[in-house]
Amino acid sequence: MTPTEIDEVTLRRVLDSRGNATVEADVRTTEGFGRASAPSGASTGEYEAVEISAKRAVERGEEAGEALVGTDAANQRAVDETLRDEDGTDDFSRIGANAAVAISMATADSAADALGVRLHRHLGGAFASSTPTPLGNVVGGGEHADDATDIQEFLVAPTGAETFEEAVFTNAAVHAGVKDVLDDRGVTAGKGDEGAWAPSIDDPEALEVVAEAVDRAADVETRIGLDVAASELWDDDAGAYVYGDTTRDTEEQVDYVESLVREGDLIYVEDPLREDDFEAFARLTERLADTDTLVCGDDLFVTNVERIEHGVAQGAANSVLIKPNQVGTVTGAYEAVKTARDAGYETVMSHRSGETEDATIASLSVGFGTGLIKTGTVGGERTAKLNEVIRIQRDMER
Ligand SMILES: O=C(O)[C@@H](CO)OP(=O)(O)O
Ligand SMILES: [Mg+2]
Repeated sequence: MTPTEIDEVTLRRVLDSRGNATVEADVRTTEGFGRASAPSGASTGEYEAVEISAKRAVERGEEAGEALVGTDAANQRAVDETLRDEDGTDDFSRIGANAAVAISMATADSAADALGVRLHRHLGGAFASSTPTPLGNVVGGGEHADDATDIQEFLVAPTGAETFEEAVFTNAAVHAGVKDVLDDRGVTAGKGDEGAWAPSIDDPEALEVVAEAVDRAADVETRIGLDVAASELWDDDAGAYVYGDTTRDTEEQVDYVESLVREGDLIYVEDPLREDDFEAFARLTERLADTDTLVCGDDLFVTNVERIEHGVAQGAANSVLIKPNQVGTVTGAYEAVKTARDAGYETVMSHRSGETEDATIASLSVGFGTGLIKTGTVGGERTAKLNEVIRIQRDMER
């Protein structure tokens, strides 16, 4: 009997940050215990693994969990293969990507516990030694808030910060700074799903506000990024991206994003084009080749090795967003990171707009060595991840 042999897998419904039901999994091994829960997207990519109702995911996930009893939780690849076999589809639509990712992450957690090592160390080994740069969402709209910006996320990245801790406090200061700038302009704002301010202003003004907040509140060099979430703006009938009264065809969209990047000296632009347009992604990436801007694919790649390989072959984007629940397993997320990295693409570990207090992505980010982590700025379900990376960083310094 090994300390990491799985005894029991239990699932339950718990609340997520939007008040929706999501799935939490507990995995008990001979000498360990692990727990994880599934996040949930609002602007989901068409090619993501499929989330099913939490109730059904609990039932079917528990059945699938029975097949894991007696197997070794430390053998993540074998565990995730068993989950795939039990599911029997290629998109987890039977047991649910939500059940799969919760079980997969809880298994890793239980193995680390049984082995007496931290999760990032269990996953990344002796070379898991760097912390990511946090991308903090400070203004947002799109699918994450009504009557706010068309672009989904206005992000900040403290590229001049020396430590992760300094970086997250910088992001928090900019988030507070945005509120001050909005107050000065007489603009009221609630918060969107990810804790970013959701004012009813247009995208150019939002960029101005964030730039001003950075000037006022950041003590270290801090650059701005965007998640355009362009698939949500695309209108098939119009054959164009629709921003309020303005429409842009694909060529105009490429020009527009290029101008935003150059004028704002942006460090990051995610999903600037719709999820099927690898070709336009490649054109924009080429146009920005003289900059240090990360052109990132989220809905484009959906953490899927085949789609990443397809993009690499065409030169589409130069970085990949990694969302474990888009692929359904820890192994799948690892393979996506590896495929991206082998091609020279940067990687960004990411939360979803619907989250729980689960902090697993913090350990996945450090364990897999992603260059960045996108996980919000404020709010308990966001700070859970940020604070966990701070703890890991402090542990590494000891
Ligand atoms: O588009 C995104 O990158 C995510 C997270 O910010 O949003 P959602 O989880 O709604 O897909
Ligand atoms: Mg996105």
